[in-house]
Order: sequence, then structure tokens, then C-alpha cells
Amino acid sequence: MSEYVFQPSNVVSVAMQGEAARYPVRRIFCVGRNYEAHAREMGAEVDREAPFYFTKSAHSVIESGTRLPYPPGTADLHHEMELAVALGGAVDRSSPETALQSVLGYGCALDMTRRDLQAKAKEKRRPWDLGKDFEGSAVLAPLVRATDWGPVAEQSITLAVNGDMRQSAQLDQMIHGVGAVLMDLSQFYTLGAGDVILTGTPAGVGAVVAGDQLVGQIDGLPPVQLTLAARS
Ligand SMILES: CC(=O)CC(=O)C(=O)O
Repeated sequence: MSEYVFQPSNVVSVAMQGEAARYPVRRIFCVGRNYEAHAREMGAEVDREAPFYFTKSAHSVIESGTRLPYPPGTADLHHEMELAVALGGAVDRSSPETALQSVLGYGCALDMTRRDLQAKAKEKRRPWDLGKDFEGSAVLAPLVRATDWGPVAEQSITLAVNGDMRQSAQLDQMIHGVGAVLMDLSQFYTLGAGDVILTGTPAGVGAVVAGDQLVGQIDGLPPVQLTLAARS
């Protein structure tokens, strides 16, 4: 048994709907601007040739239902509702269809974003980490096995803040579908069990403040819920 100079962090994991066993998270990859209307609202061109990515560390994960203190360093925290795809095995690069066979489950997710820090980074052509990868920035609902949900098609994806609808779209409006994203990403990484892909957000992203209650839904999946508390 190895010895460490301090106690290593616990394995980060999320619930599986209706199962005692949990899904251990290894890495989180996020697809940027994967819905045309969202790319437009961000003032960006859509790249139909290939997706682009940013990452969040596993330690950014919190579970649906959590109260998140308003994060430090920002005055413009935004919600981004997304479909999460959780891998259960290595991705076969031969075709999008075979890549999809490695998906263990799907879930609702929030990609919380410090928009002011992301905007500053964009301006200076710097990486987005401060805007995207912080504690509590990846909110995950319980995952549903791929054998019990899917395929990704015309399911609706919505996000309401205090009961007001802010984001509303259909999953088939993604520019790069799940299989194509997995195929593309696997050209750059050895994807495997524990890797989670957030597949991009539809239009309607916006600011949230302390006291707000967020509920994100995708047809057939458990909702993702988040309450924002005052900054601690
Ligand atoms: C502009 C963004 O914040 C990228 C992103 O997270 C998305 O499109 O989804």
C-alpha cells in the first residue's frame, strides 16, 4: 500500500438513478458553442467543421440539490444548461455509432460560468479556466443508464430561474452530435470510463444572484437543481 505525504482527496462521484453504486468522475470535457443561437448570442461565428473544447477539473463537481455560495472573484455568474454524457469504457474511433456504445449514462448538468472573467480572458486571448473551472461550477444530476434513455434526438432541454424559463431548445439542435463529439475528442485524448462530456449550452444564458433557484430539465432525465446562497 502506498504512503502519501498527506491524505489524498476523495474520489469525486455522482449518483446513478435508482442504483446504489455511484459513477466516479475522472475528467470533464466541455464543448463550446454547440448550439447556433447560443454562438450568435455570444457574438461568435459557428464552426461547423470541428467542435472546440475546454475542461473542468473533477473537483468542480457538485451534486444537484446543493446550495452553492456565490463564487469568489466574479460579479457576473451565469447559468448554462447542458446534457452530460458519461463514458463507461474506451471510445472506439471507428465511427460515431461505435463511439456511442461506450456511453454508460446521460444526465442534466449546469456549466456555471464566471462570465466577467471569461470575457476578460477572451479579450486578452488567454485560457478560460478562471471563468469555467472553479469549485461548484459543474453541477450534475443523477445519471440515467444509456440503455434506459436515448438516443439523443428531439428531447427538450430547458432551464428556469425562480420559475421563469430562460433557456429552451431541443437536443437535436446541437451542431456536433454526441457520437461526432466523442469521435473528434478521441483523436486528442485516450477517452475512457469516468470521462464526462458536457455537450454545450443552448441560447438564453444569463446572470444569477444569491437566492435564485435554478431548475434544468431534459425530457426523460432527472432534473438538475441549484440554489445560490450569499457569498461566504
Ligand atoms: C461561450 C461559452 O461560454 C461556451 C460554452 O460554455 C458553451 O457554448 O456551452
